[in-house]
Order: sequence, then C-alpha cells, then structure tokens
Amino acid sequence: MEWEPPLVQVFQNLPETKIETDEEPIDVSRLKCYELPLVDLGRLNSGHAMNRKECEKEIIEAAKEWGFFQVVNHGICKEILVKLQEEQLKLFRQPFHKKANQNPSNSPTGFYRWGNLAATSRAHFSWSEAFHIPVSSVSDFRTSNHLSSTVEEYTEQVSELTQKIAEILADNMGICSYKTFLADKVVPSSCYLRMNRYPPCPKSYSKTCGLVSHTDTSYLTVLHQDNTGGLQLMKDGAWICVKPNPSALVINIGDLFEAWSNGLYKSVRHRVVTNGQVERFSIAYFSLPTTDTVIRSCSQPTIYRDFSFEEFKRQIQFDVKSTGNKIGLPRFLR
Ligand SMILES: O=C(O)CCC(=O)C(=O)O
Ligand SMILES: [Fe+2]
Repeated sequence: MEWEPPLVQVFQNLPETKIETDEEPIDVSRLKCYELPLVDLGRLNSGHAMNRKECEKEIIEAAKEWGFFQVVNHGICKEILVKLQEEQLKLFRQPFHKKANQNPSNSPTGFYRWGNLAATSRAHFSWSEAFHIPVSSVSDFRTSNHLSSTVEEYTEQVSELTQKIAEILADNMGICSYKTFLADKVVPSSCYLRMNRYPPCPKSYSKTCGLVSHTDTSYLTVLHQDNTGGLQLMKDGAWICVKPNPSALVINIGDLFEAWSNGLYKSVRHRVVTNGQVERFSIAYFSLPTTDTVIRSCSQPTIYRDFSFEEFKRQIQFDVKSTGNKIGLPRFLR
C-alpha cells in the first residue's frame, strides 16, 4: 500500500539479539484483560459536594494504585472525537513519501516518525508510525496538511480536562497547590499531541511491539483509542491487557507527576502489542511544562533529586541514542 512505511524492510535487517531485560516476551493469549477504573467526571459539576468528593477520591485512588484510569462525561463532545478520527485517517492515508517528506531522516525530533531508526535490535523496534505535533505548531501543521480546526478544538478541550485532573491530584498532595506550582508552567504551547497508527503486523513477527514498553515523559497523558485493543500495562509486576472502552478517554500519570508527587502517583510502564489483521489508531495528548521548569518533589524525604525538564529530556535522548531505550526516572533517584 502506498501509505505504508517500509517497516518490514527495516525490521528484517535488524539483528534478533536478545537484550537483557526483565520483561516477559509477549504472549497475548496468557494475559488477563481488565477494565481500567472508570470515573464519571459528571459528578464534578453536579453541585453536590458529596458527589464531587467521591469523584475526586476515585481519581486519587486510581492514580496511586493503577497510574491509569478512564473517564466518561469528560466534557469533550462525541462529534469532535469522531471528526478527529476522520482527520487522523486522512493524515495517515497520505502516500508514505509525502509523510516522510516532513522528516526525511526519520529523526526522533521530527513531526513524522516510524519504527525506530535508533533501534539496534528487533526488541527496540515499534511496529507503528506517528505524528508528534507540538500544540504550538498545530496551526502551521494544519495549513500544510489540510487538517481541520478539529485538532485545535480538541487540544483546547483536552487541555482543560488535564488541568482539572491535575488540580485534584495536586491539591491532595498537601503543600503543593496546583495554582502555585503548575498553573503557569504547563501551558498549551509546551504540550504535544501524538497521533499513532499501528499497521497490521505479519504473523511471523507477532512478538514485536506496536509501541515498545515505556513510561510517559509527561505530567498527565490523555489517550483516545479505537476499539481494536492492544494497550497493555504493568500491574503488580505483570503485564495485563486493557479492554478498550470507546466512550471513555484513558488518563495516565507520567514521570513528571510521579517525581513531583514524590512517588505518590505512579508513572506505570505500558506498551502496545501488534495485531495480525487490523490496523489500530490512537491519539495521545501529553501535558508538559516549559523546559526551564524544575521538578522538585513536594514531600520529604525525596525519592528523586531536583531536575529541570530540559535536563530530563536531554538524559532521555542520550539514553535512547546509546542504548535504544528510554531509562527515565531511575536516572534521577537520590
Ligand atoms: O496507543 C496506545 O494505546 C498508547 C500510546 C502511547 O502509549 C503513547 O503514545 O505514549
Ligand atoms: Fe505512552
């Protein structure tokens, strides 16, 4: 197909070297499927203090226990989500050479990325393609790719949603009020929208990941996924698969919130497995701070040393280049 990136060609040339890892190989048939904790956000505006409190409690518990939860009545209307998926399909259905034109060397900083050109073995390869768009560039990107204003509308609404959730989580951390520490750091222009497409993967390569195991480099991530399934996460030391719920958005805690909350909320490892028959689509919104922001744990004794977001990103880029993998927070342990 003219829109497919040359995943097979690149993958075939990578060695099968078994890397040292504590992860089990992918065997989807053995995994248990779970529904993520489901939180009805409608209660936040219901006018009843009791309902609001209960909703906040569920968010806080899920962020501590799972690092992941799903929300309904989140305030983003169905029409926007449907239009967003149509836009996403159009974007990925462009001929590969057109997509690749935006990032001819497939560099990890360009808009368009596929596979993982830094991969030194098949274990680091992701069977997927993605557009990684800074929210500040959505309008430039829109003109050059004929994306509709839906993407802008979505980023505005999803940003409000992340603020609401961050506020609840932060206010529960005691001294760290959202308004004092985060409100002027996490601005829309520092956030990213990542559109993912996972093409069907040949049966013989089915142990390959659609997206390799990672934690998110964000405060919060909001994920909109289709009905295909494939997302897995680490729960109590084992991989579990997540049942997709088309009417919900998935929220997860990223590394920065874990560090800021001093480990109270968990940035949990997750990955996407491949599918032999159907393609899968998802859209992730990452709430991120300006690069000069210093992430300082809000209680004592601190698990992680203070670091700036700039330093965190630089370390990740260095590790990905030299090992093929992101290491992330463990680099900043005290
Ligand atoms: O596609 C998914 O379900 C997950 C995507 C993801 O983890 C990411 O983009 O960071
Ligand atoms: Fe992720």
